Amino acid sequence: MCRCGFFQVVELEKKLLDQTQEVERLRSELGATDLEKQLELLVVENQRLKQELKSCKSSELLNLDAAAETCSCSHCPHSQDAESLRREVSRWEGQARHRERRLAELERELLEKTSRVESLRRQLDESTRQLEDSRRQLEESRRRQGEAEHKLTLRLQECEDQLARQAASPPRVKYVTQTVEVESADSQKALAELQVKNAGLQEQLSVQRQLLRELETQLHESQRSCAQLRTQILVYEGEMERAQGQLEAEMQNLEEEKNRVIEEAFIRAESEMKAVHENLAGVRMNLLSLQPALRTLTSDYNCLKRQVQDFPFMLDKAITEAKREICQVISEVSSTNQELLRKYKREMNLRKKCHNELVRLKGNIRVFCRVRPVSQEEQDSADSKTMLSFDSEDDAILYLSNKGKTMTFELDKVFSPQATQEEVFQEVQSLVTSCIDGFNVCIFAYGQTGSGKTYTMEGVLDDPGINQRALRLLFSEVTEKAPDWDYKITVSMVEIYNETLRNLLGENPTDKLDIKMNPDGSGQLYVPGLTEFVVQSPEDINKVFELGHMNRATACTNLNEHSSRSHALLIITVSGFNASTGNRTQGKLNLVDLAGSERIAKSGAEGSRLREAQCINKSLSALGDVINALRGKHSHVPFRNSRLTYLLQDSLNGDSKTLMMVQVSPLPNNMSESVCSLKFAQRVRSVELSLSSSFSRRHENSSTSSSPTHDSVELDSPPVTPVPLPISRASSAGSTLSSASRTPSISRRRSQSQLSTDRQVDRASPLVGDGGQDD
Ligand SMILES: Nc1ncnc2c1ncn2[C@@H]1O[C@H](COP(=O)(O)OP(=O)(O)OP(=O)(O)O)[C@@H](O)[C@H]1O
Repeated sequence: MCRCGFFQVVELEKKLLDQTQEVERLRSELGATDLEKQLELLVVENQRLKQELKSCKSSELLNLDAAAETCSCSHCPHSQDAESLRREVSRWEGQARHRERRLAELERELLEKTSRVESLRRQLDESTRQLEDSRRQLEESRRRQGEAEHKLTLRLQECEDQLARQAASPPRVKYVTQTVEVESADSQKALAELQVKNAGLQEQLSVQRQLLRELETQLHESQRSCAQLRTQILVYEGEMERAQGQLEAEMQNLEEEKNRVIEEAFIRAESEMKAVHENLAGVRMNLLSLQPALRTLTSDYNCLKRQVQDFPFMLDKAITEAKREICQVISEVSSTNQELLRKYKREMNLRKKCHNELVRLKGNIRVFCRVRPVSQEEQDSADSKTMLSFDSEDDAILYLSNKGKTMTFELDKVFSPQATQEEVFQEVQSLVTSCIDGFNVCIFAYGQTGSGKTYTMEGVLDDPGINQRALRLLFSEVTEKAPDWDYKITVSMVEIYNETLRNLLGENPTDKLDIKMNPDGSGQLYVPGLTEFVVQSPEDINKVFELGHMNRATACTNLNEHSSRSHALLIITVSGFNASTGNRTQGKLNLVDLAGSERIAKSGAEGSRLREAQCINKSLSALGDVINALRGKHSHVPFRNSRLTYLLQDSLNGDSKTLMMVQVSPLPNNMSESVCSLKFAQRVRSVELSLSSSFSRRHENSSTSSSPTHDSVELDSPPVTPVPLPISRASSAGSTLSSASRTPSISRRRSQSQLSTDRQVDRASPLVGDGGQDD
């Protein structure tokens, strides 16, 4: 049994030795496999290539850089090649850095695996040490067992010898006993001694036997511990085998992994090296091909260097030359500019003159007539038969049948009831735009109450009249001129009621306003306290109109009635400044919705209504007188006879343009008022405003004013001239148009001045105060 355990221990030792040798072999293999050698070779080769690349780069690129620096001119033919080479080299550098990183990774992996192998080796050492300890313990126990066995064997031998000796002695004792019996007391004493000795031996024998039993127990114990140790050894062996199996498997895996990684790295490195070699070959080729380019560059550089040396002198010369040329060109351009500016100014003046002439040819005072349509309610009533008819060939003729007679009225334009607001405005817009050029313009809506004055001037919400359309047109025109001209458009709204001026855009519309001469000596009139709104967009226009309406409504109890008995004025001032020419213009557009022109006798008014009617008639009569005086080129024009004419003084005077829109009702009931209105219109039409004063007088650089040189006069005490009412003094019938004068309007307007003279001679339609017959 003990021998068997010993053999096992020996066998284990042998296995351990084999394992150690195997581990050593693996370790040595791990240090120098073929793949590792290849890898090392690759690393060395890579290092060498890197060195070579670096040296190439440092030498050739330094040359190139130097060449590029010296020939850094943008037009150098080889700078692009050098640049592309530099880019390629930097790309290779990047690749080399990438490969270095990859190698470092592989080295790291290798280190990790080596450390794992190291730890396995340490585990193996530990197992070996444990096995050694077990072996030593086993040897110790075996030695002790041997000693104990030896001792026991010796003791057993001794005991057996003694027993043998004892066995051999009994006959002698028997003999002694017999001797004692037979022989002497000495013998008996010796016998007793021998018996004692025998008893001692017996005792010793039992002690030896006891010892033997103990030794046998110890032997059993030793055998048992030996069996335990053997079991333990078996367990250790199993563990060893398992550990060895694991170690082998691990080693195998590691080996495979290492080989695979190294192989992969090798393949990659090989392909990369191949690519690097190819690139390097390409670089070498490029470098070779660049050599002549470099030589050319060097010669170019030398050439350029010489040029650069000469450059300051040449530059100075060129700069002087260029300066001289630029000065020449500048002076040429500036003279051309001056010439162009002069031409531009001349053209502008010409254009204005042409426009003015056009307007003048159309007539400085134009009279249009608009016949309003019969409303639905009026159509239902019995008295709806219209007495007015139109000439299909001439849009300036209106026929009126009254009491069996047909009267013919010739005006500048007659709008039938079907005429739209847009059509009406089309005819008016040339006057509106002339205000941008610095002319003063007046557009009056004249006619009896309910004839459509407000409709024509203000219009309705979805179909606005002249007021809103004019402002919108002015906006679009000044916007078109915006790059050259800077325009400002201001708006005021005034009401004249019972010869009292009210500010419709002011905070307190019931306050009375005054008209005064401007203290700046310009001779212009102005209204202190009159609110002027600067309008910058079409949206502002709506706000202004809303405010005006609101204020007009708050100042009276019945707006409809009130509006019939008051004049409403929308005053638009357009001021322009041309920064390039320094020219300034200022034109005024007065859009007047006059009070109803019906006669007092017919209205049968009394008290306040009578005063209202008198005031209206007074102002309308004053308007007629002013136009009459202007036509007759009278030295005195009675502007101050009414607030209306006084306020509009500078817009009626001189080269101002006036449009009278006579509104007529088509109903037979209103026929007599219609006749009066049309007669008044015809008389006004025969007036031509003086052209003696030029429009340029209103330009800022003019020294005189277009307004008459009246001193500041308060209208509270106007010069009372007995002015007959225009209507009451109107002729009883309109002139009957001769066949010659009933030509279409276009041909007639072409010979406007001739016709004007004809009219004055042929027609009995003089203006108010000009000898006309009373109604
Ligand atoms: N051309 C037209 N087309 C359609 N309706 C019109 C036209 N002219 C006038 N009207 C209508 O006739 C009526 C009277 O017109 P409006 O109020 O303009 O007259 P008016 O002369 O201004 O009167 P007042 O002197 O009382 O202010 C209104 O209802 C208006 O809408």
